[in-house]
Amino acid sequence: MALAVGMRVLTRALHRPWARGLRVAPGRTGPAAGGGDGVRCFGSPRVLVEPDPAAGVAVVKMRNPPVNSFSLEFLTELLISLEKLENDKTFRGIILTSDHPGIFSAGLDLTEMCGRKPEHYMEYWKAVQEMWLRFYLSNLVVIAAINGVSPAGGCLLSLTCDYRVLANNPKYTIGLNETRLGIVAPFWFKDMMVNTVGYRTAERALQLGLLFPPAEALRVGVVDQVVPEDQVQSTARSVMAQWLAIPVCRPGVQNQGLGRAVLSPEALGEAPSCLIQPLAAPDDPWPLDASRQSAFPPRGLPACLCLQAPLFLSLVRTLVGFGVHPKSKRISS
Ligand SMILES: CCCCCCCCC/C=C/C(=O)SCCNC(=O)CCNC(=O)[C@H](O)C(C)(C)COP(=O)(O)OP(=O)(O)OC[C@H]1O[C@@H](n2cnc3c(N)ncnc32)[C@H](O)[C@@H]1OP(=O)(O)O
Repeated sequence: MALAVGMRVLTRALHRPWARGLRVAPGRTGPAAGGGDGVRCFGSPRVLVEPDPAAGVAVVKMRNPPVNSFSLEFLTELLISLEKLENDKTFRGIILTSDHPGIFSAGLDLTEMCGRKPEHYMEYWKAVQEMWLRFYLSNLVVIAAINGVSPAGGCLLSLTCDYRVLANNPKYTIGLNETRLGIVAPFWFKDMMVNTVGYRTAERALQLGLLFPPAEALRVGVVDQVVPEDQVQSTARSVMAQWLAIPVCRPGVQNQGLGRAVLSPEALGEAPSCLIQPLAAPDDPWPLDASRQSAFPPRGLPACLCLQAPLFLSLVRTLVGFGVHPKSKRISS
């Protein structure tokens, strides 16, 4: 059903004038991800897939300018590409990267979260959760080749991957910076970070909304490797080869034992709809004080967000409910 909804959104999106300029002819022939010629690239306007069938690997490039933010259309196309690759027995792994070096992803598309109808928020939030679950639970090995800045949802996406290679450029920061926007990271964002870097580091990182530059990201373990910018792809491919040498390397949550620990049996059984049930309101009223308002939105974001901040924040409280509270110095479990 999700696919049907996705196709509807995709069709709608393709008829928009601004989407046309971006369209990739499906089945375009181009250089293979592995360097050979004549392999057919496929994908959609916002997601380019460069398959290397001989290696069993596909490079998935996000190309949703200007900042690879997670619009509904983009999420839909990304999930369709993932599903296609999962259903094709040729592929055992994907390398997730940006087609726009400098920006891996700016995370959730803030314009999707203001000035829309409640149904839209539900549809959008479901799509975000589905992105998280589908990448996290994919039976493909997923390596993130992080070739740009990766805040908030961009960081979350990379945390769903089995391994993260980050380009060594001081501008390419990564982290869950939601508190800096005056919002609270949903508990499953937080859990992903806790699983990756440990409790205390995650607690501090989320409270302060830290964006780690490469050396720091490596030190705390948000990423697994930092390499010169021109070696991100080749390193990701070497790492992939290591993974694919293991006969059963990502068989799914049931057999892992380790990792995939965020998902409770309940969440697995009912996700994603169970996750969008309104949660109890926090006992603290979390007032919109001046300091939080002035931090929102960050430089360069649409002005409408300033006006919509109260609505946005009340939505956050209703749909997300809790997580790291900037004041209470706790992480909910
Ligand atoms: C319903 C559920 C409720 C519940 C919702 C609960 C959500 C909780 C979890 C939230 C998760 C998130 O991911 S929230 C998203 C957090 N993301 C961020 O904080 C990233 C903010 N962006 C940046 O820091 C920067 O833009 C950055 C990515 C570094 C690129 O910097 P640059 O200088 O290269 O480019 P900029 O000039 O800033 O931006 C270029 C253009 O892209 C736009 N832009 C930038 N980030 C954008 C974004 N996330 N969404 C939309 N548009 C964005 C800018 O407005 C500009 O638009 P024009 O002016 O028109 O050109």
